[in-house]
Amino acid sequence: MRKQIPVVLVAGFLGAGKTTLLNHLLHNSSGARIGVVVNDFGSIGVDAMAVAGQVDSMVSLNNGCLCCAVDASGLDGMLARLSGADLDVIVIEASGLAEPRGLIRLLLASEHEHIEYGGLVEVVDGAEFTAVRAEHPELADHVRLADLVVLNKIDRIADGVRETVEELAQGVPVLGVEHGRIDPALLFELPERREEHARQLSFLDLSEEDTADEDHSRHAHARYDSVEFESETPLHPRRFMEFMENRPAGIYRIKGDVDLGLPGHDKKYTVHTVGAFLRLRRSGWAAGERRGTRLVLIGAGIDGETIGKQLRSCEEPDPSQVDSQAMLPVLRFLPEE
Ligand SMILES: Nc1nc2c(ncn2[C@@H]2O[C@H](COP(=O)(O)OP(=O)(O)OP(=O)(O)O)[C@@H](O)[C@H]2O)c(=O)[nH]1
Repeated sequence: MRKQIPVVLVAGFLGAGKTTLLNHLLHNSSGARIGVVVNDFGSIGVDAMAVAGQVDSMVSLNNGCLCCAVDASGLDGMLARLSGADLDVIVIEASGLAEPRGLIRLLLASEHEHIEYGGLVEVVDGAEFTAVRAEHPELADHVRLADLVVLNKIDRIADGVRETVEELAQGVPVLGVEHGRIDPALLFELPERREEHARQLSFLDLSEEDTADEDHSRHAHARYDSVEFESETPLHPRRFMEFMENRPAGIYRIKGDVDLGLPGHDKKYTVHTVGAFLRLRRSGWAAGERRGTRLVLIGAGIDGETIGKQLRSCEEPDPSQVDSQAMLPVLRFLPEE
């Protein structure tokens, strides 16, 4: 089965740093192929993309505003073009005033079988926050709607802004960064190997600035911690979903496979979260694949011991005793099959 390509929305008001963030993703993609939908090619260096052989994976908008440029079928057309390429992710940069709610609705309504909604990243201008909020009170709604808030320009952030944004975010993770430097792995799966494309010039190859500093990619990202959890004991579906729906603060991303072990539901459940966004997929265990749960949780200031204990308490050694009703919270997050 062909994989589905996650579509990540990057929204934010004028000048917040969306293009800067997108550029950072493109320069630090570790071989991931990123399709982009942008309003203005100029700012991300389309010439470099053409040289890198990625220009086929780009779609421009003629009237410059994503919110009014597309209805569901228009968006599908764009995504259809992009999904024809072998991409790991599609990033849509929503223009300054685009209403993210409408875009999310469009994406969720999209009937394109090869794409799936991958979450909303709201870029907030830490330097101009107070002025932007005064002019656009809807900023608060956008922050709440986001799956991950990137609080950009922390080099110029004013006192109290971080606290205010965290308060507005109401539990949505807020990641403070400079120049949009977030780790791409927070937003999408990085390919483990990509031999056939490895020799194609990447953005990194094309950028003298980056290649001049070999440590660049290691230092480029905001700091984060990663916690791994493994268990051979199945997890109780309801307890596990309670954990997932009340994830400890600071976790930006969870990925991995879960074994629930219930009779009739003994498939592999693949989990993917970006901030508050949660997606589950169900597939069969491959022949010879070791059953069990393997999760990686990524975040800032997270407490591995507590997370480990919380997940451990989801273990259920005798899943045959679990009422099948306990699967309901899981089924809610599965796509129709
Ligand atoms: N000091 C500082 N400046 C930044 C940072 N991130 C971006 N900028 C600058 O802020 C300006 C706006 O950044 P863009 O990435 O173009 O912002 P945008 O959200 O794409 O802007 P629009 O497309 O106009 O909505 C540029 O001049 C960036 O160089 C940062 O972390 N710190």
